[in-house]
Amino acid sequence: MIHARGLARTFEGRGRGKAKEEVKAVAGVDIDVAEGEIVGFLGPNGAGKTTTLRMLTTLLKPTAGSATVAGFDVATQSQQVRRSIGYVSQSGSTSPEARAGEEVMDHGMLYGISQKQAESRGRELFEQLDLEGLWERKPQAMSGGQRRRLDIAMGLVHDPTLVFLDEPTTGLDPQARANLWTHISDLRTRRGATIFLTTHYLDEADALCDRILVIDHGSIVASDTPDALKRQVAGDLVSLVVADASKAAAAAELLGRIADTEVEVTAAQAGTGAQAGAGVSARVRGAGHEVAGLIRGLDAAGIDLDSIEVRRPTLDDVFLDLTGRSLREQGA
Ligand SMILES: Nc1ncnc2c1ncn2[C@@H]1O[C@H](COP(=O)(O)OP(=O)(O)OP(=O)(O)O)[C@@H](O)[C@H]1O
Repeated sequence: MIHARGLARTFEGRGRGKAKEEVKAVAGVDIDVAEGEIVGFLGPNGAGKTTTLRMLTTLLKPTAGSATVAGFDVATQSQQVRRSIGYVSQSGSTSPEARAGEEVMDHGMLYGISQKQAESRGRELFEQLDLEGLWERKPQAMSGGQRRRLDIAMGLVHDPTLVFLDEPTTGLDPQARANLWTHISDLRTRRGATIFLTTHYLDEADALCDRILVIDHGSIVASDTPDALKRQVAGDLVSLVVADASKAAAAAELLGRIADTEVEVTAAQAGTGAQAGAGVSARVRGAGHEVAGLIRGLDAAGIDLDSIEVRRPTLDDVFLDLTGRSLREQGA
């Protein structure tokens, strides 16, 4: 459905004269998305996600490379590409004054479908997206979640086989997000749609996507299923809280024997007793097998624990590994 080769976009810098350095927003990416896939596109702020999306949806011309989308060339067949895709931008495209149903119909007619078709498709989408009863409502009188679903109805009214969603659930509360996830995966199950979405939420990518592409500094640094990406991270995180901080070094030594990464000791975690505790953590492959022996060793050495936690790698760990940045740290 999407095939990009060496797709690149350079912008002129904003400085003057020699200071006008070029910004390589997208540095030549290869992307392949198969029919019926839900693919998540992740990356830190400024990594090149929106620029890539805009090139694939023909809103921006590539400076190098090529891409076909739904079988059409983005550079020479932009009209055909546009007719084949749905694009739901970050900001949404509804005008606050118009009535929801009219907006959706207008949008469909803009794409060349008849008024009758637009109305029946629109009403069908309202039903599927839980917007029943809101046909006459103005978007300004809708909740954030309803407005976002209206954006999606607009993006789908002409029955595209490929849908691009730019941060579909940003700003929604957890319940509205989970609800929208159901609708997005329904698009695939019910309509066989292919979905390419950007997101800042790793739980969203995890829950929704068959595959995740990670972009950093304009280049794709990973492309795999969420589970395979998590398996690449070196082991489960084992975190101990040692009751007596003076025994942290001894605990670190014991943990170090089974660890696959450096052991980190964090000072002054509040202990439960009179003494201040200390955090001791490291990644351990197959921690499930290893921790029993570790606990016995700690016990034999007279090291009391306030707690022990074993956590499987999350996509946030993957992201940190790949980009050196945590998506959560960016306040997204
Ligand atoms: N019109 C432009 N002129 C100059 N530089 C630009 C322009 N558009 C984007 N850039 C730069 O290109 C880089 C990639 O931007 P892009 O918007 O694609 O990132 P992003 O991954 O979508 O970021 P975010 O997560 O913040 O939306 C950034 O360094 C950005 O400043």
